[in-house]
Amino acid sequence: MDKIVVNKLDLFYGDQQALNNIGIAMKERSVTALIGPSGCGKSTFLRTLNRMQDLIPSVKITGQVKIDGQDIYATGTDVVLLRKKVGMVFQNPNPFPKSVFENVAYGPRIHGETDKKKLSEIVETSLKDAALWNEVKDRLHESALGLSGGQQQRLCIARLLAVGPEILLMDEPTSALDPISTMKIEELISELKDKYTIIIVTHNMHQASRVSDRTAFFLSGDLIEEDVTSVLFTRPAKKKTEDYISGRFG
Ligand SMILES: Nc1ncnc2c1ncn2[C@@H]1O[C@H](COP(=O)(O)OP(=O)(O)OP(=O)(O)O)[C@@H](O)[C@H]1O
Repeated sequence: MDKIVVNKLDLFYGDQQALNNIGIAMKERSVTALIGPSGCGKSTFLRTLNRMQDLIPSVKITGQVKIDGQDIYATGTDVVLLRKKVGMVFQNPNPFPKSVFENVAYGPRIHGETDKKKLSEIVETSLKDAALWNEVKDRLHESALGLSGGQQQRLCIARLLAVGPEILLMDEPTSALDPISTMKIEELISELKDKYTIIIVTHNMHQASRVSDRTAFFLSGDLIEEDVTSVLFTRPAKKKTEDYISGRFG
Protein backbone atom coordinates (compact mmCIF):
# COMPACT_ATOMS: atom_id res chain seq x y z
CA MET A 1 0.00 0.00 0.00
CA ASP A 2 1.20 3.54 -0.73
CA LYS A 3 2.20 5.31 2.47
CA ILE A 4 3.27 8.59 0.89
CA VAL A 5 1.90 10.06 -2.33
CA VAL A 6 3.41 13.27 -3.68
CA ASN A 7 1.70 15.13 -6.50
CA LYS A 8 2.73 18.25 -8.46
CA LEU A 9 5.03 19.43 -5.70
CA ASP A 10 6.91 22.70 -6.35
CA LEU A 11 9.20 24.36 -3.83
CA PHE A 12 10.76 27.82 -4.04
CA TYR A 13 13.45 29.44 -1.89
CA GLY A 14 12.48 33.09 -2.49
CA ASP A 15 12.19 33.21 -6.28
CA GLN A 16 14.59 30.33 -6.87
CA GLN A 17 12.77 27.10 -7.68
CA ALA A 18 14.39 24.05 -6.01
CA LEU A 19 11.76 21.37 -6.77
CA ASN A 20 9.80 21.16 -10.03
CA ASN A 21 6.52 19.32 -10.29
CA ILE A 22 7.57 16.27 -8.26
CA GLY A 23 5.29 13.24 -8.37
CA ILE A 24 6.13 9.97 -6.59
CA ALA A 25 4.48 7.30 -4.46
CA MET A 26 6.30 5.44 -1.70
CA LYS A 27 5.15 2.09 -0.38
CA GLU A 28 4.56 1.18 3.22
CA ARG A 29 7.38 -0.83 4.85
CA SER A 30 9.91 -0.27 2.11
CA VAL A 31 13.12 1.68 1.65
CA THR A 32 13.30 4.40 -1.01
CA ALA A 33 16.70 5.93 -1.80
CA LEU A 34 17.02 9.47 -3.15
CA ILE A 35 20.14 9.98 -5.27
CA GLY A 36 21.54 12.73 -7.49
CA PRO A 37 24.38 15.25 -7.64
CA SER A 38 24.96 17.88 -4.97
CA GLY A 39 22.33 20.62 -5.03
CA CYS A 40 19.75 18.61 -7.02
CA GLY A 41 17.14 18.95 -4.26
CA LYS A 42 17.30 15.58 -2.45
CA SER A 43 17.45 17.06 1.06
CA THR A 44 14.91 19.71 0.21
CA PHE A 45 12.50 17.03 -0.99
CA LEU A 46 13.10 14.84 2.07
CA ARG A 47 12.34 17.76 4.35
CA THR A 48 9.03 18.48 2.64
CA LEU A 49 7.81 15.10 3.94
CA ASN A 50 7.64 16.27 7.56
CA ARG A 51 7.28 19.99 6.87
CA MET A 52 10.77 20.84 8.08
CA GLN A 53 11.07 23.37 5.23
CA ASP A 54 8.20 25.37 6.75
CA LEU A 55 10.72 26.57 9.31
CA ILE A 56 12.49 28.65 6.62
CA PRO A 57 10.56 31.92 6.07
CA SER A 58 11.39 32.35 2.33
CA VAL A 59 10.06 28.90 1.39
CA LYS A 60 6.94 28.58 -0.73
CA ILE A 61 5.43 25.18 -1.45
CA THR A 62 2.60 24.22 -3.77
CA GLY A 63 1.19 20.81 -4.64
CA GLN A 64 0.32 17.87 -2.44
CA VAL A 65 2.05 15.50 -0.04
CA LYS A 66 -0.38 12.87 1.19
CA ILE A 67 0.51 10.52 4.05
CA ASP A 68 -2.04 7.79 4.70
CA GLY A 69 -4.34 9.71 2.36
CA GLN A 70 -4.16 12.99 4.33
CA ASP A 71 -2.62 16.11 2.76
CA ILE A 72 0.00 17.21 5.30
CA TYR A 73 -0.08 20.77 3.91
CA ALA A 74 -3.82 21.13 4.43
CA THR A 75 -4.80 23.83 6.93
CA GLY A 76 -5.39 22.41 10.38
CA THR A 77 -2.58 19.81 10.16
CA ASP A 78 -0.99 19.29 13.58
CA VAL A 79 2.70 19.67 12.72
CA VAL A 80 3.88 18.34 16.11
CA LEU A 81 1.91 15.12 15.57
CA LEU A 82 3.15 14.96 11.97
CA ARG A 83 6.80 15.12 13.09
CA LYS A 84 6.12 12.41 15.68
CA LYS A 85 4.81 10.19 12.90
CA VAL A 86 7.52 11.21 10.43
CA GLY A 87 10.87 11.29 12.25
CA MET A 88 14.22 12.40 10.88
CA VAL A 89 17.89 11.43 11.29
CA PHE A 90 20.60 13.81 10.11
CA GLN A 91 24.06 13.56 8.59
CA ASN A 92 25.92 14.27 11.82
CA PRO A 93 24.70 12.37 14.88
CA ASN A 94 23.29 14.98 17.26
CA PRO A 95 22.53 13.40 20.65
CA PHE A 96 21.65 15.77 23.47
CA PRO A 97 24.44 16.35 26.04
CA LYS A 98 22.58 14.08 28.45
CA SER A 99 22.77 10.42 29.43
CA VAL A 100 21.98 7.61 27.00
CA PHE A 101 18.76 6.94 28.95
CA GLU A 102 17.67 10.59 28.94
CA ASN A 103 18.23 10.90 25.20
CA VAL A 104 15.76 8.13 24.50
CA ALA A 105 13.30 9.05 27.28
CA TYR A 106 13.20 12.69 26.15
CA GLY A 107 10.60 12.30 23.38
CA PRO A 108 8.13 10.15 25.33
CA ARG A 109 8.44 12.61 28.26
CA ILE A 110 7.68 15.58 25.99
CA HIS A 111 4.63 13.69 24.73
CA GLY A 112 3.39 13.26 28.31
CA GLU A 113 4.77 9.91 29.55
CA THR A 114 5.68 10.22 33.25
CA ASP A 115 5.54 6.61 34.50
CA LYS A 116 9.11 5.54 35.34
CA LYS A 117 8.58 1.85 34.63
CA LYS A 118 6.96 2.64 31.25
CA LEU A 119 9.82 4.99 30.36
CA SER A 120 12.40 2.31 31.20
CA GLU A 121 10.54 -0.17 29.01
CA ILE A 122 10.38 2.28 26.11
CA VAL A 123 14.10 3.04 26.46
CA GLU A 124 15.04 -0.65 26.47
CA THR A 125 12.80 -1.57 23.52
CA SER A 126 13.94 1.43 21.46
CA LEU A 127 17.62 0.69 22.10
CA LYS A 128 17.07 -2.97 21.19
CA ASP A 129 15.23 -2.00 18.00
CA ALA A 130 18.10 0.33 17.12
CA ALA A 131 20.60 -2.54 17.64
CA LEU A 132 22.38 -0.62 20.40
CA TRP A 133 21.13 -2.19 23.64
CA ASN A 134 23.96 -4.71 24.11
CA GLU A 135 26.58 -2.00 23.72
CA VAL A 136 25.02 0.49 26.16
CA LYS A 137 22.98 -1.49 28.69
CA ASP A 138 25.70 -1.07 31.32
CA ARG A 139 26.20 2.63 30.70
CA LEU A 140 22.65 3.95 30.38
CA HIS A 141 23.37 6.76 32.81
CA GLU A 142 26.62 7.87 31.25
CA SER A 143 26.82 10.75 28.78
CA ALA A 144 25.75 9.97 25.23
CA LEU A 145 28.64 12.12 24.04
CA GLY A 146 31.03 9.37 25.20
CA LEU A 147 29.68 6.96 22.56
CA SER A 148 31.37 6.45 19.18
CA GLY A 149 29.96 8.26 16.14
CA GLY A 150 28.23 5.11 14.90
CA GLN A 151 26.74 4.42 18.34
CA GLN A 152 25.57 8.03 18.56
CA GLN A 153 23.81 7.68 15.20
CA ARG A 154 22.05 4.49 16.38
CA LEU A 155 21.13 6.35 19.59
CA CYS A 156 19.54 9.08 17.46
CA ILE A 157 17.56 6.36 15.69
CA ALA A 158 16.51 4.89 19.09
CA ARG A 159 15.45 8.40 20.16
CA LEU A 160 13.18 8.57 17.12
CA LEU A 161 11.74 5.08 17.59
CA ALA A 162 10.84 5.94 21.20
CA VAL A 163 8.02 8.25 20.09
CA GLY A 164 6.41 5.65 17.82
CA PRO A 165 6.98 6.96 14.29
CA GLU A 166 5.75 5.25 11.13
CA ILE A 167 8.09 6.91 8.64
CA LEU A 168 11.85 7.45 9.08
CA LEU A 169 13.60 10.12 7.00
CA MET A 170 17.37 9.71 6.85
CA ASP A 171 19.53 12.45 5.37
CA GLU A 172 22.91 10.89 4.52
CA PRO A 173 22.93 9.06 7.87
CA THR A 174 26.31 7.39 7.34
CA SER A 175 28.34 10.05 5.58
CA ALA A 176 30.15 11.00 8.82
CA LEU A 177 30.80 7.36 9.80
CA ASP A 178 33.57 4.79 9.25
CA PRO A 179 32.89 1.68 7.09
CA ILE A 180 32.05 -0.66 10.01
CA SER A 181 29.63 1.81 11.61
CA THR A 182 28.14 2.37 8.15
CA MET A 183 27.60 -1.36 7.71
CA LYS A 184 25.81 -1.55 11.08
CA ILE A 185 23.46 1.28 10.12
CA GLU A 186 22.77 -0.39 6.76
CA GLU A 187 21.95 -3.69 8.52
CA LEU A 188 19.72 -1.79 10.90
CA ILE A 189 17.87 -0.15 8.00
CA SER A 190 17.16 -3.62 6.55
CA GLU A 191 15.69 -4.71 9.90
CA LEU A 192 13.68 -1.54 10.46
CA LYS A 193 11.92 -1.75 7.13
CA ASP A 194 9.81 -4.63 8.47
CA LYS A 195 8.03 -2.03 10.60
CA TYR A 196 8.74 1.38 9.10
CA THR A 197 8.63 3.22 5.79
CA ILE A 198 12.13 4.57 5.21
CA ILE A 199 13.36 7.29 2.85
CA ILE A 200 17.12 7.75 2.69
CA VAL A 201 19.18 10.42 0.93
CA THR A 202 22.57 9.08 -0.02
CA HIS A 203 25.53 10.22 -2.10
CA ASN A 204 26.70 6.65 -2.28
CA MET A 205 25.16 4.66 -5.12
CA HIS A 206 26.49 1.40 -3.68
CA GLN A 207 24.65 2.18 -0.47
CA ALA A 208 21.46 2.91 -2.41
CA SER A 209 21.71 -0.43 -4.18
CA ARG A 210 22.46 -2.29 -0.93
CA VAL A 211 19.68 -0.88 1.23
CA SER A 212 16.80 0.29 -0.94
CA ASP A 213 13.87 -1.35 -2.70
CA ARG A 214 13.29 1.61 -5.00
CA THR A 215 15.50 4.51 -6.03
CA ALA A 216 14.59 8.00 -7.21
CA PHE A 217 17.10 10.02 -9.24
CA PHE A 218 16.92 13.81 -8.91
CA LEU A 219 18.65 16.36 -11.13
CA SER A 220 18.34 20.17 -10.89
CA GLY A 221 15.10 19.97 -8.91
CA ASP A 222 13.48 17.46 -11.28
CA LEU A 223 12.65 13.86 -10.46
CA ILE A 224 14.14 12.27 -13.57
CA GLU A 225 13.32 8.64 -12.89
CA GLU A 226 12.11 6.37 -10.10
CA ASP A 227 12.07 2.58 -10.25
CA VAL A 228 12.92 -0.70 -8.55
CA THR A 229 16.54 -0.17 -7.43
CA SER A 230 18.03 -3.06 -9.39
CA VAL A 231 16.25 -1.87 -12.55
CA LEU A 232 17.28 1.77 -12.14
CA PHE A 233 20.93 0.79 -11.73
CA THR A 234 21.08 -1.76 -14.55
CA ARG A 235 18.48 -0.69 -17.11
CA PRO A 236 17.60 2.97 -16.52
CA ALA A 237 14.93 4.32 -18.85
CA LYS A 238 16.41 7.81 -19.18
CA LYS A 239 19.73 8.86 -20.70
CA LYS A 240 20.34 11.35 -17.85
CA THR A 241 20.05 8.55 -15.28
CA GLU A 242 22.40 6.35 -17.26
CA ASP A 243 24.97 9.17 -17.53
CA TYR A 244 24.82 9.75 -13.77
CA ILE A 245 25.03 6.15 -12.62
CA SER A 246 27.83 5.39 -15.04
CA GLY A 247 29.81 8.26 -13.51
CA ARG A 248 29.71 10.62 -16.49
CA PHE A 249 28.84 13.53 -14.19
CA GLY A 250 28.10 14.35 -10.56
N1 LIG B 1 17.75 27.31 3.07
C1 LIG B 1 17.96 27.52 1.77
N2 LIG B 1 17.82 28.76 1.23
C2 LIG B 1 18.01 28.97 -0.11
N3 LIG B 1 18.36 28.02 -0.98
C3 LIG B 1 18.51 26.76 -0.51
C4 LIG B 1 18.33 26.45 0.88
N4 LIG B 1 18.56 25.12 1.05
C5 LIG B 1 18.87 24.64 -0.18
N5 LIG B 1 18.84 25.61 -1.10
C6 LIG B 1 19.11 25.46 -2.57
O1 LIG B 1 18.20 24.49 -3.09
C7 LIG B 1 18.85 23.64 -4.02
C8 LIG B 1 18.72 22.18 -3.56
O2 LIG B 1 19.48 22.00 -2.35
P1 LIG B 1 19.45 20.64 -1.51
O3 LIG B 1 20.27 20.86 -0.28
O4 LIG B 1 18.07 20.19 -1.37
O5 LIG B 1 20.22 19.67 -2.50
P2 LIG B 1 20.86 18.25 -2.23
O6 LIG B 1 20.61 17.48 -3.46
O7 LIG B 1 20.37 17.70 -0.97
O8 LIG B 1 22.39 18.62 -2.10
P3 LIG B 1 23.54 17.93 -1.21
O9 LIG B 1 23.67 16.56 -1.74
O10 LIG B 1 24.73 18.78 -1.50
O11 LIG B 1 23.08 18.01 0.20
C9 LIG B 1 20.29 24.14 -4.11
O12 LIG B 1 20.39 24.99 -5.22
C10 LIG B 1 20.48 24.89 -2.82
O13 LIG B 1 21.44 25.92 -2.98
